[in-house]
Amino acid sequence: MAKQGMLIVLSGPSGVGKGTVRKEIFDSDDNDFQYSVSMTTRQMRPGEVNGKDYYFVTKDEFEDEIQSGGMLEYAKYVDNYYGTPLKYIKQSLAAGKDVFLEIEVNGAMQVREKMPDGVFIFLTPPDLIELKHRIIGRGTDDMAVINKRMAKAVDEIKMMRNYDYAVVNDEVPLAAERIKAIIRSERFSVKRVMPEYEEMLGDAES
Ligand SMILES: Nc1ncnc2c1ncn2[C@@H]1O[C@H](COP(=O)(O)OP(=O)(O)OP(=O)(O)O)[C@@H](O)[C@H]1O
Ligand SMILES: Nc1nc2c(ncn2[C@@H]2O[C@H](COP(=O)(O)O)[C@@H](O)[C@H]2O)c(=O)[nH]1
Repeated sequence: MAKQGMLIVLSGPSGVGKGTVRKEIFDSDDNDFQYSVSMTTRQMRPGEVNGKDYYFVTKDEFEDEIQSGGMLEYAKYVDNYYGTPLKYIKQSLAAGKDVFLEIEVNGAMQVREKMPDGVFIFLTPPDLIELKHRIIGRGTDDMAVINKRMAKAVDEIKMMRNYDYAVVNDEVPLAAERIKAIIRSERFSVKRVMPEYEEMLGDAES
């Protein structure tokens, strides 16, 4: 039977650079993660591709998925639903593939409840002023949406303590390297490579 894959969850406030850093990681020659494409009810932005950036669905379609148990997690974020389809995650992990999720904090905490063996990484901006510059600079949201996203960011940053790791996104290549180093180290941790040792050590301590 294939060894179960590892789940990596990257979250952090909107505009911090999760997508940019994730692309930097996925563009690496040695990348072998599977990206979990989320489902959302928000409008598609210019340049986005259905099935690659998101599965863009209606509110009714999203609510049907929730009802039928098809979501690993979901959250309402600034007037829209966002969520992680469960089937792809289950299939990939069962096939021994490592899966990468890029989601907001409420969803990440739902995943943590259901899959505590995952690796939970919080990406943080150098400061809130820089965060606002990044959201404005991206040019995808009007000022009302930007203000709603910034208002959420303060509470989201307070959630950092509930993650296994916090990484500052000051420069994209540096942030990507830090995350890759965390994942390398987690991949070869005793608890993943020799789970029976972990149990023995646990017994010895108690
Ligand atoms: N380290 C960085 N320095 C300067 N600009 C950055 C950095 N990282 C990302 N950016 C820029 O910040 C903007 C937001 O980045 P990105 O869309 O990747 O954020 P995000 O966290 O994925 O946002 P969302 O959660 O809303 O999807 C983009 O214009 C991106 O080019
Ligand atoms: N809980 C979830 N959050 C998600 C998911 N996919 C994306 N997101 C997060 O939503 C906000 C807004 O995204 P945007 O594309 O409209 O800028 C951002 O923090 C994303 O990371 C998901 O499946 N579940």
